[in-house]
Amino acid sequence: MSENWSGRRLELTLGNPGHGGFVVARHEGRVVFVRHGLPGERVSAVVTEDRGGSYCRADAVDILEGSPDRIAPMCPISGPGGAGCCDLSHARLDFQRQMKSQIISEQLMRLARVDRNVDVEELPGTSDGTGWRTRVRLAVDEEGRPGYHRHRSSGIVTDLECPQIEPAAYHGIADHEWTPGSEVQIVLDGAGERHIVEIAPPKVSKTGRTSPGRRGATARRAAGGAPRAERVFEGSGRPRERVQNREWTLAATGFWQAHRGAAQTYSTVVAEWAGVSAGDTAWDLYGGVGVFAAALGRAGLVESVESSRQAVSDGRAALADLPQVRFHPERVERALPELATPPRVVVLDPPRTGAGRDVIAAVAAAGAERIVHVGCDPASFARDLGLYLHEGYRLDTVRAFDAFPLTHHVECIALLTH
Ligand SMILES: C[S@@+](CC[C@H](N)C(=O)[O-])C[C@H]1O[C@@H](n2cnc3c(N)ncnc32)[C@H](O)[C@@H]1O
Repeated sequence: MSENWSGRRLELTLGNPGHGGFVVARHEGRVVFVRHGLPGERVSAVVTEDRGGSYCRADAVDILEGSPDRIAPMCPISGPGGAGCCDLSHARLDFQRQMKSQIISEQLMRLARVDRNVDVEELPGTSDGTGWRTRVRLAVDEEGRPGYHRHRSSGIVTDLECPQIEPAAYHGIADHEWTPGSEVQIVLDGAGERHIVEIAPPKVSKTGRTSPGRRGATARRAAGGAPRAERVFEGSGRPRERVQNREWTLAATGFWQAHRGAAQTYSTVVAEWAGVSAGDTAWDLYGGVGVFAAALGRAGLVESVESSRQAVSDGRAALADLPQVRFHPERVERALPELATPPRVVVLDPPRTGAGRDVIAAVAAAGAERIVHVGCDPASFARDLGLYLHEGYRLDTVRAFDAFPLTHHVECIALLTH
């Protein structure tokens, strides 16, 4: 068995960016995934994780020869050992986008056998990469202090300085003693109001298992976990958001696109690519509160499927003037066989894990002419695209949006046609 490198210091020359917020290096025949570095740099790195496999993980702690694309980190809490989310905040914003573009192309080639260059486009309201986020969920430590998870750790950084969200989001938050183990959801809504909701710690069952703790009521129910109590601390707990001329009022812990320019931009792309007319049936799968269902509103029938009952109820209220939109509070996997009218257009916006083989096979079997697929993880997005191609679809267009500046995350949207 090879020697365990945990804690070892390595001098490395960094290669290409990898999917997940690191840069790839090689040392003594092994692959090292290095955070906090940039392609072309020479760094001294400390191995943070070595599980004996073909690769290990390391943090660049000294930059020996820096990249011209390096800047002082925009997120002061994101360095080695710090909070996990702003993993690209030490790169110029345009270079962050170049790296994401390269990663999308690589994933498309590797998982879908598609050769495409996809530029990552800026969303409105992000010119310096800060203050774009409208909602954040903080973890709470044993002493009741809120903060961000450290990278690949349950440890919490309690300095509330992440610049993804405006500083106003944090006012007074650190002064309050929160319930240990709970989470604090903060939303700065489209109407300018702040909402703060404490989500109780996950319940521990008799078998010692906890209910899932990260994604709100929808995911809890979808995963079969026990619902967690929510307590509103500020605001109504019912943010108001607008897209086009329509307003939604939804749960603060429910799903809404994190970037303030995202919902409007994606809705415009979906409407344009779907190109529905009055005689059409369209499906809006993983529909949330119906932002895309509204964009498909010119169709004669829109079937919107969403597993969160709260989101469906909020969607029905917001789209009450569109009787052609039918909401199904159901998991997509279960609802598809019940949707009687074959669609001409299907829009899918699944969670990070993607739609997967069975859903894509069922959508293809329903015979849609056009599919608009939205994905926030380039790997599952590329895998799903490969599945559509296997089902006989052709990839028409792909666009990517910098919906999560300072992080490696990126949103992709594809139009597939048959
Ligand atoms: C990325 S969000 C998209 C929501 C919506 N399209 C939007 O833009 O606001 C994914 C949604 O899928 C829902 N969801 C997750 N798994 C699901 C499943 N298996 N079936 C139906 N909905 C699901 C989540 O509750 C969430 O609202």
